[in-house]
Parts: sequence; structure tokens; C-alpha cells
Amino acid sequence: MRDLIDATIAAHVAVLQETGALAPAIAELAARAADSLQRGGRVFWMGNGGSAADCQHLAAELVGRFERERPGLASIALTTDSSILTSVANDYGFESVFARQVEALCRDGDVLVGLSTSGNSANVLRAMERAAGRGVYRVGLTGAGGGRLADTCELCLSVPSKVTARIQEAHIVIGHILCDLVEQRVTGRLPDPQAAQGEC
Ligand SMILES: O=C(CO)[C@@H](O)[C@H](O)[C@H](O)[C@H](O)COP(=O)(O)O
Ligand SMILES: [Zn+2]
Repeated sequence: MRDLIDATIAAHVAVLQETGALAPAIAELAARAADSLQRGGRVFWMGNGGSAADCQHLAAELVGRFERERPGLASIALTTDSSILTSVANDYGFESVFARQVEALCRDGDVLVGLSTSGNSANVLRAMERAAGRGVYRVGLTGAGGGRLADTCELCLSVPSKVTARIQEAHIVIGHILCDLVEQRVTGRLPDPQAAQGEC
């Protein structure tokens, strides 16, 4: 058992160290997201399974707060409304659950982030295709190689791993860095010590 734990932690650390090579792309994503938010745009998130949970997590960081007191930032996870998800899946098919919301909600100047460790989830790909030509900046967070998602978005951050769990772990670190950079840009401040330590 100890071997499995040690090997998992070692693999996690190794993937995160290599993820450092994505720093320029993370900075680009943060700049685009901050620009969009400051101009009245919104940051949308989509993904399946564990990535759906990451979408909600990251939208909550922006709408609520990350590490600084500041006004709420407009961010929406397309993974949360069970009535929309079930009606669209039932009437149009599961592949349309995100695309239909993109069609209804995404506007010129918004940012759409798709999280897919394989880069090949059909509902994420269809939504990216639906966002094309609408002035929406399309970003993919994927694993090694990027899958088909790499071809459908303008910025693709491919974590250098083929293991779903390790890729997801790197995605949430990238998401937290993104929230930190966006908050810093919007407020012009370093983290508030109280908020950064989770105190109210
Ligand atoms: O969290 C996990 C595995 O760690 C699973 O729920 C995983 O997210 C699901 O199998 C997803 O359907 C995988 O989709 P994707 O990342 O390839 O787009
Ligand atoms: Zn998981």
C-alpha cells in the first residue's frame, strides 16, 4: 500500500514539474480571461465527471473569491443545471448538453474553457465547434497530445501525462493559478492574508 501511495505522489509531482512548461500559455489564458471580465464578458467552463466538478470549483472561485476581497467576477459552469442537462440530453442527445448552452448563453468577448483529459469528449468538442465564429475565445485543458480538442480551440494547454487522474490534478492547479492571476490583475493587489488563509 505504501508503494502505491509513494508512486502516486511521485507521479503527481513529476507531472506538475513538467506542467511548468505551460507557464506562457497559463499567462495568456489569464490575460484573456481578465480582459474579458473587465470588459463585461464571462468565463464559461465545461467538462465531464471529475472535470465537471473542477468546472464548478473554478467558477465558484471567480464568482465568490479566491484570495482577495473584490467584486464578484462573471463565471458560469455549464455542468450544474440538472434541468438543462437532462432536457437537452433527452431531446437532442448527450453530445449537445454543452453546445446548446453555448448557443444560448455565449456572446462576443466571452471565454469558453473545456476540460477534457482525453481531449476527445464529444460534448466538449461539439460545444467548441458551436462557439467558433461567435467571437468567443476558446480554450482547451487536456492531456498529452491534446486529442481532437487541440484542433477546435485557439489556446490548448496539454498537461504532459496520459493518466486521467494526474491530468485532472494538474488542471486544478492551472485553474487556481488562473484565478490568482486574474484576481491580481483585477485588483492590482497581492493576496489578502485573511482570505488566503481561508479566514472570514
Ligand atoms: O474523475 C474521473 C477520473 O479521475 C472521471 O469521472 C472522468 O472525469 C470521466 O471518466 C470523464 O468522462 C472523462 O472525460 P474526459 O476527461 O476524457 O473528457
Ligand atoms: Zn477523478
